[in-house]
Amino acid sequence: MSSTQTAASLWQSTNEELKNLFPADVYEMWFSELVCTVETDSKLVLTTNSEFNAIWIENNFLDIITQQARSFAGSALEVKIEVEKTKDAEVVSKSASNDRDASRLTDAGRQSPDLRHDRPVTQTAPTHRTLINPSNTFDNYVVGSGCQLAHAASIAVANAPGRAYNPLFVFGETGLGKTHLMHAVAHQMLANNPKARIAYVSTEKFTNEFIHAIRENKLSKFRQYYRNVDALLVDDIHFLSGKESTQEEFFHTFNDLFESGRQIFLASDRPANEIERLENRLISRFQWGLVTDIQAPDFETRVAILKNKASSMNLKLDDEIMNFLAERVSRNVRRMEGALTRIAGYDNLIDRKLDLNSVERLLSDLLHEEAVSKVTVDQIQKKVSEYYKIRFSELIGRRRTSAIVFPRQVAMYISRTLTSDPLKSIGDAFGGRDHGTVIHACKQVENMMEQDGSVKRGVDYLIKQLSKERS
Ligand SMILES: Nc1ncnc2c1ncn2[C@@H]1O[C@H](COP(=O)(O)OP(=O)(O)OP(=O)(O)O)[C@@H](O)[C@H]1O
Repeated sequence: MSSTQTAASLWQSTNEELKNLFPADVYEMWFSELVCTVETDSKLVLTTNSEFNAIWIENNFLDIITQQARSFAGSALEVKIEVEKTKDAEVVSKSASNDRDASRLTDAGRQSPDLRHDRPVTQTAPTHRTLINPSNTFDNYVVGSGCQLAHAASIAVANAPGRAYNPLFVFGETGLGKTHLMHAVAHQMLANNPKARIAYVSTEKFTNEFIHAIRENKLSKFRQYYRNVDALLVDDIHFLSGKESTQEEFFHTFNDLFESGRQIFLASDRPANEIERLENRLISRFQWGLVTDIQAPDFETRVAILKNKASSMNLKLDDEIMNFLAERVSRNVRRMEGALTRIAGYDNLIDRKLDLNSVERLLSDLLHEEAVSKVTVDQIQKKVSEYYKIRFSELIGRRRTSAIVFPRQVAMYISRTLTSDPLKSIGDAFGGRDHGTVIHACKQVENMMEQDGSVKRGVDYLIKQLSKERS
C-alpha cells in the first residue's frame, strides 16, 4: 500500500469527519480551504494561506484534527498546520467570504465611500493622535506564544480596517501589551492611509468627554467626532462597568461605526462576559468579531523583550543578568521595563561594569514583590489534594473516576487563575495533558461554580488559602 494513497484517503476521511463534527459555518470558515500538502504514514501537513488562520487552527482545532486523523490512521501520526505565504489582502478577502463578513462588506461598500467624502475633518483628531506612543509599533513588539494571535489579528485589522475582524476584542492582564498593539494598529493604519481618522481613547477619557459634552451642551459635536472616525480604538473597556449612560452612548457609537464598516478595536483586562454590570447587548456586540487574549510571556519571550528594550536604552547587560531578570521579573512587561530603567539610571552613575550582585541589590524591593506574588502549580496541586483528600499521584494520574476528575479540574482551574503559566505547561504538570483539556476543565469548574454554591465556596476558600501563603 503506498503511503501517499493511505494519507490522501486519510485526509479525506478526516475532513469528512470534521464536516460532521462542526456547524457548517465553522467548518466553512476554518477547514474548507485547508489543503493537505504532505502525506506520509507518520505525518500530515495541512496548509492554509493565512498566518492568522494557521495560528487559530493550531490553537483551537489541532487536537481534534489530530485525534480524528489518528483514529482513521490507527497510528500516532503527527499533524502540522503550515502557512502558504500570501498578502494580508488575501486574508481579508478570505474572511469576507463568510456570510456575515460579506454582508458587512456590502454595508461598508454601500455607505462608507459617501460618508468618507462628506465627513469634515474634525479638529479633535490630532489631539487623539498625539496620544499614540511613537515607539509602540509592530516593529517594536516581540511576538511570543502568549500574544501571537492578538498580534496577527491586529496586523490583519490594521491592513484591512472594518473588513478583517470587527470588532477586535483583546483582553489580558495589565502590562502585557494591549495598548502597545492598539497603538501599533493606529501607526500602521496611518502609514497605509495618512488621512485616516483614528481615535484612540481610554474608556475613562471617553466617559469624561461624554459627561463634559452633556454639561456643556456639546453632545452633537461629541457624537459627530466619535461616530465619524475610520477607526475607534478604546482602551480599558472594562471601565464601562456600571456606567449606564456611557454604555448607552457607546452602544450607539458602536452601532453607527459597525454598520458603516468602520473598525472598532477594544482592549480589556477580562473577557466581555466577565465585565460586571455591562449591558448584555454590549457583551454580545463585543463578541461579534474576533476575541483573543494575551497571556504573560514565557521565559524566552521575556529574554527577547528585555534584549530589545535594553538595546533601545543603549544598555549593555551580560546574558547572565538578562536571564536573571527574565527569571525573576515575570509578571508583566511594564515591570520588566521598570527594572531596566532603574538599571540604566544606575549604570549611568557608576564607572564599572554592572554585575549580577549589584543588580540584585538595586532591584531588591521589586524582586521581593515578584517572589511573594508567585504561587506554583505544584503548591496548588498539593493544597487541592489535601483539601479533597486524594493522593497527589491520583491528582496528576490517569484515573477518570469522578472523585478524582473533579479535584483535578479544580486544580487546573486554580492554576490557570493564580499563575501565569501557559496552558501547555499546566497540562504538562497534570500528567502531560493537552491545553484543550485544561480549557475544558476551567469551563467545567466555572459552570459548576455558577450552579452550585458549595463548589464556589470550596474553590474560593482554596484560592484564599493559596493567596495567603504566597504573601
Ligand atoms: N510583546 C511585547 N513586546 C514589546 N514590548 C511589550 C510587549 N508587551 C508589552 N510591552 C511593553 O510593556 C509596556 C506595557 O504594555 P501596555 O501598556 O501595552 O500594556 P497593557 O496590556 O495595555 O496594560 P494595561 O492593561 O495596564 O493598560 C509597554 O511599554 C509595552 O511597550
